[in-house]
Amino acid sequence: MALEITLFNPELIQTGLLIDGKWINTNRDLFPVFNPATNEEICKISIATEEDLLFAIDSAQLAMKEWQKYTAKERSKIIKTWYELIIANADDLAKILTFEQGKPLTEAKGEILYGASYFEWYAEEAKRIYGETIPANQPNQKILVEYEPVGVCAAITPWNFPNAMLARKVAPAVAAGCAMIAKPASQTPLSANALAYLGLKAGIPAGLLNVIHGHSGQIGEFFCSNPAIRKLTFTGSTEVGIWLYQNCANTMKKMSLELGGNAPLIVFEDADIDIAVDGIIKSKFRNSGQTCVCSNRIFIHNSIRDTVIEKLGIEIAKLKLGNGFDATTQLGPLIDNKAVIHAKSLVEDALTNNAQLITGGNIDINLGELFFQPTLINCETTNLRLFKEEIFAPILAVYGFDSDDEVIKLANSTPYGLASYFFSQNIKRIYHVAEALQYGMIGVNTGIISAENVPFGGVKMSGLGREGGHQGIEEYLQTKYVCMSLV
Ligand SMILES: NC(=O)C1=CN([C@@H]2O[C@H](COP(=O)(O)OP(=O)(O)OC[C@H]3O[C@@H](n4cnc5c(N)ncnc54)[C@H](OP(=O)(O)O)[C@@H]3O)[C@@H](O)[C@H]2O)C=CC1
Ligand SMILES: O=C(O)[C@H](O)CS(=O)(=O)O
Repeated sequence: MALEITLFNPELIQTGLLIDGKWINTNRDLFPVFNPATNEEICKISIATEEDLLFAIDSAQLAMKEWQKYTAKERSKIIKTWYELIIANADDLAKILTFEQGKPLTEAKGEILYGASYFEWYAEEAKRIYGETIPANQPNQKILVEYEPVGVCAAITPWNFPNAMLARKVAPAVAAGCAMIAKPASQTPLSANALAYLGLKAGIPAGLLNVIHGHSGQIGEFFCSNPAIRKLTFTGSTEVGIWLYQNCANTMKKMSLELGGNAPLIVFEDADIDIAVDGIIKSKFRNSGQTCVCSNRIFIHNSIRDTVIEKLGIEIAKLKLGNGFDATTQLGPLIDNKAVIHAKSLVEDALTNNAQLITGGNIDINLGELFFQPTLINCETTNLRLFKEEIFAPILAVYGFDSDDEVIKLANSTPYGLASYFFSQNIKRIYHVAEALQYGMIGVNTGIISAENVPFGGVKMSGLGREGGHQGIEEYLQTKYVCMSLV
């Protein structure tokens, strides 16, 4: 199928594997990539064999040795050039992203700039991997502590942010001195290939970043079992994250796991209601609700519940569902039919448990089979799949509460611990609630908390490790202590 988008730089579209700095277009075992807005096939992508994977490992190991010959400042300059190339190609990268993932072009552009910010941030962090000296207990001894690259890393990334989630792994990895083999989601391989293409143009050594595609189970087993891979970083479902965690134990890999979320969002009676409504809309409907930090469970104090629901209904009615390439679109399609079936089943379960459907609740068939309407549901019980499961759809579920203790208990009552949000103007309450919520990230009076300079990540079943900030580079380093006796 011919690609329907026109790019300033058509070379950004790569449909092969990237191994050892070369694009490998196989003519075997190709898998199709679809445009979720039209369900039309965009192109076919090459699938890696075991030999390709072994070649990628060898290339990554050689590239790491080459990368070690660069000074931190030289590595920093190349990473900064990569950032500049992403910015220069941002419009093309956004078109590719919308084409394969479906999000509105403005959101796709925002993701590209967000992804680029990790290269900008880690270009600087690359020069600040400081060690330390420790006063020795014995005479004539010097104690050094150094931080060295952990080794060849494997990255597995999801379809919901196909550029930013890879950028958030590659940038700290190469800044730390590591090589990486990345496997992007099968639904969105083109964004990963385009990002890697620009890395080569920036001057990274061949093999420092390899991008492979193929059968995720087989690739997962290869990554987990190969001892040459010293670190695995994954963003995706908790279910797959657990499998990877279990299967990396035998080769004792360093792990980063950014998994599922089920974010609570609490509106206390003293909140600024307009700020809260704005925060709810922004945290719920970004990427059509397909983010791991979307607010899933909206708790509104019963004294203001009707007022907030009325305002939410007005704002939701303004949201335009449509093709991501339409400049007026604010919500794109879901990623695939499996996601639509999941969303419909959550709504049906809620309605059979006395929930009130205020708006939406189904697909807009005039637009296409994957266009799920922005939905508002008022729930009378928390014994719902909508409460217990990650929604990953534009469904806004509202619950009432009366006391702080009650709502904090409800907010903490799922196995997840990624993002959480609450709205209050009372500083004593803000301190107390922020302390009581069991989450890796908390937004207070805001629904948008992700940035390159902060430690993004969760607790409990939402994963391990952090991405972004100075913490993010530590995931790609290992500690070495040297005891020197100057005898
Ligand atoms: N925390 C987050 O940011 C995300 C959370 N999710 C959650 O996951 C749910 C399912 O979404 P989905 O895309 O299926 O997420 P998955 O976790 O299934 O997929 C995420 C990535 O993992 C790969 N993968 C899947 N199984 C394996 C395996 N056994 N070994 C190695 N890699 C594997 C996928 O490859 P392939 O595409 O080839 O299957 C993809 O690259 C969503 O509904 C949402 O709840 C999803 C995306 C992001
Ligand atoms: O995986 C996700 O959903 C992203 O981490 C969300 S964000 O970083 O773009 O907020």
